[in-house]
Amino acid sequence: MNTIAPFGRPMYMMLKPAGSLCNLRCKYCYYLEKGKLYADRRNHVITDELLEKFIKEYIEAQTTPQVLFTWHGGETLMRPLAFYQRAIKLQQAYAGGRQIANCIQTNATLLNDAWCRFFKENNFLVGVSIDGPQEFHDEYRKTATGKPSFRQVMRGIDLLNKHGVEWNALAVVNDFNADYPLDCYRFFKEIDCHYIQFTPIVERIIARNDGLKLAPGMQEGGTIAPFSVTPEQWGSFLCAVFDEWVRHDVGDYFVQLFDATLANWVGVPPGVCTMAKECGHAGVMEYNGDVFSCDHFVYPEHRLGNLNRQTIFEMMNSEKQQTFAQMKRRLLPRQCKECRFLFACNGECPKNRFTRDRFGDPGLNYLCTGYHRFFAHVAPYMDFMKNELDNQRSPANVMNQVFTEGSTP
Ligand SMILES: C[S@@+](CC[C@H](N)C(=O)[O-])C[C@H]1O[C@@H](n2cnc3c(N)ncnc32)[C@H](O)[C@@H]1O
Ligand code: SF4
Ligand code: SF4
Ligand code: SF4
Repeated sequence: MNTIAPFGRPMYMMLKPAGSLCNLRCKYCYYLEKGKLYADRRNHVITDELLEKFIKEYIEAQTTPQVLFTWHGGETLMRPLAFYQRAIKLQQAYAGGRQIANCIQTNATLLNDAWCRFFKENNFLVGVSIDGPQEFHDEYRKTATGKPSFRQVMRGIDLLNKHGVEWNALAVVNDFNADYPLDCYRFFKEIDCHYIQFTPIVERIIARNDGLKLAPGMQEGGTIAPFSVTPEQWGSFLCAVFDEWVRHDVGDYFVQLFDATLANWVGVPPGVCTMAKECGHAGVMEYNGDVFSCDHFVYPEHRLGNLNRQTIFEMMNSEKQQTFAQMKRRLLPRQCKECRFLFACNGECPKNRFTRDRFGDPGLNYLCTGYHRFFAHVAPYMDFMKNELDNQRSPANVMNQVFTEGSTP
């Protein structure tokens, strides 16, 4: 099964068909403020002409028979169903024998029967943002008028289930829910969600002259935003969820970071950019054709060009994008280079790398101590699962084992 943000090679381009427009105002959202980049324009939605150009070129730019479209936002359902129906027709018209797949990320509050029917008929994978049980979700995921959104999200999930639409959950881990790892994880099991992606919230407030308030990664400075998870919280959260998962849920529930960690342990691509050695093969296109290096680097200084003037191939293979892609590995600080878990962590996402390491080198991940604790904690289990896989046995056998930290099976 795909996840919403696999971004293993080859080349991907997320599309923002309604820019940063959204019916919610989640307090921690990194994307809402991107509308300020286009403050002088009125309509922040992609035109029919540009959509057609994108679909045609995106398909042609692929080097594999499969083509994955990722619809993202802002809120993707701020565009009408007719927009996506047209997109499907265009995909079919330009497919040229390739297999087309679609995934869409949504806050799920605007779902109805018609949307779900459409997703089912066209085989969409739907990523639903939900931050755990009601009290955690509603802490930050509110409407423009400050109303909670949990009930609407659950209504949306019920509709997806009713129509048999494939969906998975994206949950951010912030300063609040981070202290309740088991409540969060068990909630997803209770609602029968078998694919879960936990993403840490790490944002900094900084002064910029383009209207944006959140700082880009790899650049020092700014103040940690209060909704961010601390490195200690992140480490504890991951260890607690892992302990439950490794005893009861291996092979049944899939937590993206655990799968990626095992992949790196075994030596196969982790399937998620944050844990890969290099990244930069997943760009993002804004509603007006502007293309950026990554969804978390939508800043003027990381703009690669515009689809009206350059091709997708040119932008994604440009020197600027190659430099971005290599940055993750090239700018690793000494502490990472000497770390025994470098093979598993790879410094994680450059977005979160803005602190100094113990040698004074820049580019250390803010969450380093949390990740280090997590990798040390899971190492014996990962060793065991690797051994099972090496011997053509199921890694799920790990559920019968008991290890203490640092022990080797
Ligand atoms: C920006 S939203 C866009 C799609 C849609 N509106 C939604 O909420 O699913 C994509 C994902 O990013 C997550 N997200 C928002 N702000 C974040 C941040 N500061 N750091 C990490 N993830 C964040 C959201 O919770 C959501 O799962
Ligand atoms: S629903 Fe998505 S785009 Fe909208 S504010 Fe929340 S995280 Fe941001
Ligand atoms: S910067 Fe982070 S999110 Fe963007 S592609 Fe690289 S690892 Fe992935
Ligand atoms: S755990 Fe810390 S030191 Fe080790 S690779 Fe990750 S960020 Fe670098």
